[in-house]
Amino acid sequence: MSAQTDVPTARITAGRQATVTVPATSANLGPGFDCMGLALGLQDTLIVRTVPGTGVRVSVTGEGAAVLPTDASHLVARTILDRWAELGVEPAGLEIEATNRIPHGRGLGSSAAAIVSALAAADALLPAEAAGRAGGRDGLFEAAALLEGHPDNVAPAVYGGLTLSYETAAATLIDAGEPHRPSTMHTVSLALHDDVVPVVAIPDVELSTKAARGLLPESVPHADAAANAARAGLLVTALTREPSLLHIGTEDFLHQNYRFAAMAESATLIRGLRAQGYAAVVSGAGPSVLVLARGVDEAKDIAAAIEGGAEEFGPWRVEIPGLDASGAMVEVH
Ligand SMILES: Nc1ncnc2c1ncn2[C@@H]1O[C@H](COP(=O)(O)OP(=O)(O)OP(=O)(O)O)[C@@H](O)[C@H]1O
Ligand SMILES: N[C@@H](CCO)C(=O)O
Repeated sequence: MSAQTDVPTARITAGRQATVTVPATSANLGPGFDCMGLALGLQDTLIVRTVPGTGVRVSVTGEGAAVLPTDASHLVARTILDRWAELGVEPAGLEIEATNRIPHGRGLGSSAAAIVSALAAADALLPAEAAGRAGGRDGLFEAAALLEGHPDNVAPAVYGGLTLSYETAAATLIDAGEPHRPSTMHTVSLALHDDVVPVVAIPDVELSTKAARGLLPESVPHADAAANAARAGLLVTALTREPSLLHIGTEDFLHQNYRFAAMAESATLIRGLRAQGYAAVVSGAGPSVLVLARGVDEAKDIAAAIEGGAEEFGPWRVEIPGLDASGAMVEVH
């Protein structure tokens, strides 16, 4: 008990384990900058064990194993400890095993997956008396979106499937004398048309989201904003009801052209595929390329066109990863 307030101190119990899987995600989908996202069938797995004391040990297998830290400065460890501190819970020591399949810095939502998996584990390991403070799946989404800075990757990482997210202005409501911060991050799930099949082309080079965002202008011409609004509306129709509109509905006026200077090979591949009638876009902040195929046969044709066009397009790792409909999955032992 705290002597001053008589509020029981909530503590993380040692000897528990959470296993979390979180999917890769492709954000933007062309004109849906910072709002549209799709969960892909490629997942990271995280095992978090609580141990006595306050030490932190991280082991990483797969993507990033050679470069990521193995102490409390690891993004997953930091996020878990910050989450417990924010929720007013005393931490236990941590043993973290990360199995990373999502390539880093390629526009496939690796940082969103790391943040979501960390928060999902942190929330799942809360003691019963503090569990209500986390806000369930929606609380996890909002916390992750605020950490990531934009909601388009974390929404499909949390909820799975196709998502359309938006942010509302922060405001402070006074509710019965208690300051109350209303949610500012929101998302709606959309039913993806069965014929839409994602194809992903992944290059061997990284580009950080921070660097790619640094290439964007402060403002865009009004005509570009208007054109983008029309394409974003078409994109929702194309993805949910009318895949024949995918090519025109994936035209973007807000970010890709500004970023192509930092990803010339992606620009060449996207232009080449679009000229063949395929709905190719920059995946997230790049440099991977996402192509939204109409059916499995077209997806295979696209994969063959990229692999067979190595002389024109350069070498790409091509995947048809399928979709992830579940989002973040957690098991606690
Ligand atoms: N599983 C992970 N564990 C620890 N750190 C990670 C993990 N995944 C990503 N990171 C950190 O995030 C960085 C990549 O994040 P960044 O936002 O630049 O790209 P991305 O998330 O892969 O792409 P995008 O946001 O465009 O989809 C990595 O270089 C690494 O520092
Ligand atoms: N909407 C984000 C996705 C990458 O995190 C961007 O394009 O910068």
